[in-house]
Amino acid sequence: NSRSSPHFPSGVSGDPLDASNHTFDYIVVGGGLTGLALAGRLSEDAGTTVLVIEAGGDNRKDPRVYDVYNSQQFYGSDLDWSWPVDYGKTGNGGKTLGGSSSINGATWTRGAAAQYDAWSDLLTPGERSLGWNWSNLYSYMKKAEHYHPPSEDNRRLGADGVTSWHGTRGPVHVGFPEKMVEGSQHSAFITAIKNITGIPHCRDLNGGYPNCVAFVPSSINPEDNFHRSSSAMSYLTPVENTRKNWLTLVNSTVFKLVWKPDDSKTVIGVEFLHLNNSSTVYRANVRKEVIMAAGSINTPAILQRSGVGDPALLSSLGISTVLNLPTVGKNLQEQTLVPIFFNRTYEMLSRPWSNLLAFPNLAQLYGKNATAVAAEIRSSLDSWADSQKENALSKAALKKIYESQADVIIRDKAPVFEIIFITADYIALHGTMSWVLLPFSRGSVKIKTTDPFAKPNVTNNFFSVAFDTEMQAKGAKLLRKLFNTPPLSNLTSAEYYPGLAAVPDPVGDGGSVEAWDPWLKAAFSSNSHALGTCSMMRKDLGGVVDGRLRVYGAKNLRVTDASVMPTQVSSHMMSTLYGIAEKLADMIKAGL
Ligand SMILES: Cc1cc2nc3c(=O)[nH]c(=O)nc-3n(C[C@H](O)[C@H](O)[C@H](O)COP(=O)(O)OP(=O)(O)OC[C@H]3O[C@@H](n4cnc5c(N)ncnc54)[C@H](O)[C@@H]3O)c2cc1C
Repeated sequence: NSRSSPHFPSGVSGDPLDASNHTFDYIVVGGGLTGLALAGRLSEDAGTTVLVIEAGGDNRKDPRVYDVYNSQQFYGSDLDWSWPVDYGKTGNGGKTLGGSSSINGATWTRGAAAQYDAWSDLLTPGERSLGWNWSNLYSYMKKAEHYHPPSEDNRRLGADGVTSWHGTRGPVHVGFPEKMVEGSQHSAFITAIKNITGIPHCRDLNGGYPNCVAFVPSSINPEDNFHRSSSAMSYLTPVENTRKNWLTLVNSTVFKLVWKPDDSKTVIGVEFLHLNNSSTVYRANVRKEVIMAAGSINTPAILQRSGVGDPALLSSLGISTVLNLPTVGKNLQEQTLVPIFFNRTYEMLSRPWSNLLAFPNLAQLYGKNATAVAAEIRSSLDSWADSQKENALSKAALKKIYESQADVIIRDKAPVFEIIFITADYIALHGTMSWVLLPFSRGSVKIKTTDPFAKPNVTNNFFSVAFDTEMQAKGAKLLRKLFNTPPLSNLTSAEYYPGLAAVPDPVGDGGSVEAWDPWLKAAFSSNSHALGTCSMMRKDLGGVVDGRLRVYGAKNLRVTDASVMPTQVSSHMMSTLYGIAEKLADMIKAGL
């Protein structure tokens, strides 16, 4: 019994023997955003032993990790999972302690209240009291958060915030950069977008109503040189030397779960390998539960290797089915990130950084055509569900999910498009990164072999519902208009990317959807917001986990990472995911 051992290993270790053949109360698979948040909370009880197994290394002292401004260096590096995906693109994810929270863009936002409430509608009536709604999840998002209001200088340069909309005593530091951008371009962006869409400028969009244009904070720590506040720095670093019941094993790839050799569907351990190439298989044993936190791409892959998934896929690879759950890896939802840039007419200081975002809803994006577009959405759900059913449980199940998504868009007026204003100091451009927030296209993750180091097939089916392409083109047209509208136009010269040669605009309406289509499909990147591959939904809708995040049919197996989110919310992911991990920790502690 590891608890009675005076030499129970704790802290961060790279030695597989520290976990091999030991028994832990909980094993968390993946030491990323949700994995470390969950383990941090579970290990608060000194009588509970927790093992986290992380494939990547401990890179907390690497400037590519702690300096958010340098996070671009992560792409394609040893810290990046770099999954090949459809359209010849790459899916990115952090392969390091803290997972993607250690390498991401650090933008801190939350979705619209109605979107979280809609998750409850996808559960059984009996599970609706579990609190998968805005008010309950918001309390957990706040529990994770240590907000630092903007400084005087931040305020001078446009930042604002409503402190009561944030948590102030949690582990994840959230604040504004030390130096923000000087000049009038940000206020020009706000004025121009307000004038052409009617979107309001709000003080803070983290209170459940993100349908506005606002400066947003980042997961950085003003008390630590404005360095990144990842899940590793926030949940692990402060306690790693004192919490003797928590071991985090790095450089160790989980291969598969070990099932009890009876029919009880009980997980008794986890098999893992050291580094990226070894063939020695180690095993750690679990007393209570295993919680999957390997992210939206690798969690379904590990489950499939463990016999949890679609029997047709599993048997084709010689894997016996332990749990027949055909939607493991399905319902994958990912967004399409599109850069549009213009030459700018002003100078910029080096290294300032401001995060100014706009989240228009359908009416603000489409203007007078919005009513017709809403009707088009409603009347198309049946055919879209038919076209995407291979990546869901069935057409009927997907149609129900789409109806909920359409309600959120049309009835609740949730933002449908995100625009980030970018001014770069290294090149004389300004412009935007933008994406469709709530795509209808659905994809899948499927293992190709039983090799633990082989990357799965990730097919997002980007743009496979033509409406997703149309909306991305509509957004691009709006951006052309925006940069040609005063006062932003006074700071802008010619369009740089794509440019009128690549996407012509003969009648001055921003260009046709047909003209944008091929360029968008060549220029976009995968937006690193993948989710849904082990969705928390009723089984008849294609859910993989229930409202307690338990894998259907398994005795002691849960999932806490982004794969449980059944639909996108109009936001970046982090705050929501910390909330999910915090909530699950409380459920487990309460014996739920
Ligand atoms: C480039 C990029 C930019 C982003 N920008 C933002 C942003 O600005 N704001 C925002 O809110 N969100 C952003 N996100 C999204 C956000 O970071 C992720 O959604 C979030 O981190 C997902 O949390 P997770 O726990 O599901 O997975 P992760 O945080 O990715 O953690 C999964 C962990 O599991 C490990 N793992 C995987 N397979 C195995 C295995 N077989 N064995 C052991 N360990 C394994 C991984 O190495 C990783 O550490 C970004 C993501 C990326 C990739």
